[in-house]
Amino acid sequence: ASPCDRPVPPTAGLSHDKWEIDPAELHLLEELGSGQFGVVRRGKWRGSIDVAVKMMKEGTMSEDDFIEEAKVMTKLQHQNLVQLYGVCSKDRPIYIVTEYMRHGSLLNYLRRHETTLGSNVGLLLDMCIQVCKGMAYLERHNYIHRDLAARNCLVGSENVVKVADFGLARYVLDDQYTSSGGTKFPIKWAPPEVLNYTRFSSKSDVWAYGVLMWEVFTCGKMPYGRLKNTEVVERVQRGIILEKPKACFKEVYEVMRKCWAHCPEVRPSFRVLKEQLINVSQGLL
Ligand SMILES: CNC(=O)Nc1cc(-c2cccc(-n3cnc4cc(C(C)(C)C)ccc4c3=O)c2C)cn(C)c1=O
Repeated sequence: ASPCDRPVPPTAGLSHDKWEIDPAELHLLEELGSGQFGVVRRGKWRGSIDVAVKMMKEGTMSEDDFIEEAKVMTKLQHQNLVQLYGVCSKDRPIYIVTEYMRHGSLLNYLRRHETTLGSNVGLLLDMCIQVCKGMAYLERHNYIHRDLAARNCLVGSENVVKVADFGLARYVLDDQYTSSGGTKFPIKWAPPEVLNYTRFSSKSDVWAYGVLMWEVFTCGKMPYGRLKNTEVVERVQRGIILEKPKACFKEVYEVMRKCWAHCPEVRPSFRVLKEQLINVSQGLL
C-alpha cells in the first residue's frame, strides 16, 4: 500500500523524547539556592540558553510519577509561566531544567526593593496582573498550582513576573509539607476547604492568589504576622480575613476580598479576576 494510506504510528514525534535533555548539553554554573527538592544551579544549555537546573535530592520526590507528568508540563507555555524545558531522567539524580529568571523570587524582590516599589502602586498592580495572566492560562488548561505564593513566583528583566513550580507539590514526598498538619504546609495561603478536606481546585489557587496580592501590596510582609498556624486556621474558619494594606487602593482590596469568599464557588475565576484588575488598573492610572 502507498504510504499515504498507511496510518501514521501513534508514537510518531514522541520517539525524540523531546522533554528529555542530554546532560552533555548542560554546563552547570553557580548555585542559586535550594528548595523542596534540593540544590538549584544556574546553567547554560546548548552553549547559550540560560537555564536553572534543579538537582533532585534522593527521596524528596516521587520521581517516576513526575517524569510522566513532565511530558504534560513542557506543553504548558505562557509568557507568565516559568517554562519547563525538560528533564534529564536517564541517571540519578534527576535534573529538572527550566527557564532562568535573573532577579529570583518575587518575595525577595519585593522585600529588597520595598522603598522604590512601596510608592509605585502601578507597578505592584502590574505584577499582580502578570501573575493573574499566568494563572488564568493554567486555569484554562485545568491545571492547579497547589502552592501559589510570592515565594513561588520569579522576577526577570523589566519587572517581568512569572509563576514557577506549578503542580510540583503533588510530587513532594515530605509529609511535613503535604499533610495540612505538617510544619511545612502553606497554611497561610490555604482556604477553608483545603484546611478541612485538602480539597484543591483552581478556586483554592484563587484564594492563594488573594494572599499573594496582599504580599505584593505589603512589599513582602508575612501574612497574619507572627500568628501560629493554629491561630490562622481558627481565624480563616471564622471568616476573619487579612486587613487592607496601607499601599492598597480600596478598589484593589475589594478584588482581594472576593478571592477570600468562604465558599469556593463564590470566588471569581482567574479569567474574571484578570478583567477586573485590568479595569481597576485603567481606572486608577
Ligand atoms: C537570581 N535568580 C534566581 O535565583 N533564579 C531562579 C531561582 C530558582 C530557585 C532556586 C532555588 C530554589 C528554588 N525553589 C524554591 N521553591 C520550590 C518550591 C517547590 C514546591 C513543590 C514546594 C512548590 C518546588 C521547587 C522549589 C524550588 O526549586 C528555585 C525556584 C529557580 N529559577 C528557575 C530561577 O530562575
